[in-house]
Amino acid sequence: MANVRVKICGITRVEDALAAASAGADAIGLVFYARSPRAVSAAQARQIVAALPPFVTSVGLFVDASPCEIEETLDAVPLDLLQFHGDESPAQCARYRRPYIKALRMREEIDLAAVARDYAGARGLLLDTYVAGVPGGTGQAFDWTRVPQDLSLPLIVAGGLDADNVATAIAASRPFGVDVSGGVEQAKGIKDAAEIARFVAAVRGAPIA
Ligand SMILES: O=C(O)c1ccccc1N[C@@H]1O[C@H](COP(=O)(O)O)[C@@H](O)[C@H]1O
Repeated sequence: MANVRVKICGITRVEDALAAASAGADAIGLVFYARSPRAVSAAQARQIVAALPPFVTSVGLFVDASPCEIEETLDAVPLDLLQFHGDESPAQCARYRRPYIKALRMREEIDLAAVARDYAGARGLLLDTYVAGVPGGTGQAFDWTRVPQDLSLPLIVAGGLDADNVATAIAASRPFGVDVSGGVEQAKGIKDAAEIARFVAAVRGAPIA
C-alpha cells in the first residue's frame, strides 16, 4: 500500500501552510465557509496558495455555497481541488469542471457503496463524523472500523484526528488519506507547527496492514 496522504485543513496563515509543507503534508485546506472560525477570504487564500511549494495540493472547502460564490472564488484563487462539505448533489459538484472530493458525514444509516456510485465523478470521498447541525470541523471522531475496504473511490478519513490517535485510525480504516484540522491547532484557525510535524510523522510511521 502507498503512503497514506495527509491534508492539513483550516489553514488561515501563510506560516501555517509552510509549516504543513515542511512537515511533508500532501495538501492544505482553505475553508470558504463564513460560519467557520477557520474561514478565509479570497485575498487571504490567494496569498497562502502563492506561498506553497510545488507538489503541495491546495484544496478549497465549500459548504452549500452558491455557484456565484464558488465561481468568484475560483476566479480569484488557483485551487487544485474542491472539497464539497455540505449537501451538494453530484451535479452541483461537477458543474465547475474541476477535480473534487465529496465529504460525507458518517450517519449510522449511510450506504457508502450507493454514495460512491452517485458521486462516481469525485476523485475521492472524505468521511467525517456526523454531529447534528454542524457540517464539519467538530473535533470528534467516528468508529473507524466502519470504513469499507471495497469501494472504488479513494477514502479520506477525517474527524477528531490528532498525532496520538491517527496511527490507530489508519490501522483500523486503511484509508487513502487522512485530514485534520482541530487536532493540530493551538487555537481555532491557528495551527501549531510542532503538532503538524508530530501528526505527519505519526502518519508516516504508522504500521499499515
Ligand atoms: O474546519 C472547519 O471549520 C470546517 C467547517 C465546516 C465544514 C468542514 C470543516 N472542516 C473539515 O472537517 C474535518 C474534520 O475537522 P477536525 O479535524 O475534526 O477539526 C477537517 O479535516 C475539514 O476537512
